[in-house]
Amino acid sequence: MTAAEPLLHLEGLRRWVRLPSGEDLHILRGVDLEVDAGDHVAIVGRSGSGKSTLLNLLGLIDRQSDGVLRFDGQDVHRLRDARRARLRGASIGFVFQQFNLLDGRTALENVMMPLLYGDARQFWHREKLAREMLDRVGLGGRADQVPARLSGGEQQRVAVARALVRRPRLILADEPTGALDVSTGEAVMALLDEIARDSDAALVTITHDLQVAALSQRAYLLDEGTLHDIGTLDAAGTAEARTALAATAGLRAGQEAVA
Ligand SMILES: Nc1ncnc2c1ncn2[C@@H]1O[C@H](COP(=O)(O)OP(=O)(O)OP(=O)(O)O)[C@@H](O)[C@H]1O
Repeated sequence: MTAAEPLLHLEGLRRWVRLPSGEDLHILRGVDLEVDAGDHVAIVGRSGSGKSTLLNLLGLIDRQSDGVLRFDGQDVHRLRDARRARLRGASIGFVFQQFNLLDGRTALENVMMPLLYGDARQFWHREKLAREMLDRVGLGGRADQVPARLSGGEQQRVAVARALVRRPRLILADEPTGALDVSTGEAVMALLDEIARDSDAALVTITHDLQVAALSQRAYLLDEGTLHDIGTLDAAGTAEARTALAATAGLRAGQEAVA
């Protein structure tokens, strides 16, 4: 990466799908975005606005129909599937709403899983690295528990440890607090934000909850297939603005704003 190149560079990114009727559904209609290492960006949008579609492009899971997506200066569209998969495994960590932990495995085994595909150092030291990461999320003492024995907040912290154990440069969090109560969700977000900052990773949070988005440095509204910069939502006194935005954009204002 050159000094001037952000970690993520999206320019005129478009994604459409062919419907059975033969028509094209234009989901993303020209998305521009730059995210630097250490940034925390939130993307909000109503249901069906294209958030998952965008996340799948950022996570190198799908390919854009048109436009540019550079990761670390590299035009990822040009990479073959196997190279994209390697880049994804080494450089991107995912956190999902439903945690997606393996039920029959302990917290430790879940966190060790990505290290099986890591480099030689990660592979050989996988247990030590996974234990360190579980300590980091405050679950060092619960390493041998299976997910069913952990609370929702603890399961999400295991998922955060699993997402971060390979030290990704980009963390993609898709409704990370969606299955948690407000205070547990806030604690998980604070942890995610702190660990991302410590390791200089970029964090992109996709959410329909403006209170979660308020924890980011910059928020964007995905609407009509394009991104609109809505700045920072964290300043005191934004509760009213959040409520108004929530009403117009079909979003959740968050407890504090609607109170
Ligand atoms: N492969 C596909 N074929 C047909 N339609 C699709 C496809 N992928 C997405 N869509 C449609 O595109 C729109 C955007 O979908 P997407 O899942 O990205 O929205 P979203 O903002 O993530 O929604 P939600 O918040 O409800 O998860 C939706 O109307 C969806 O039905």
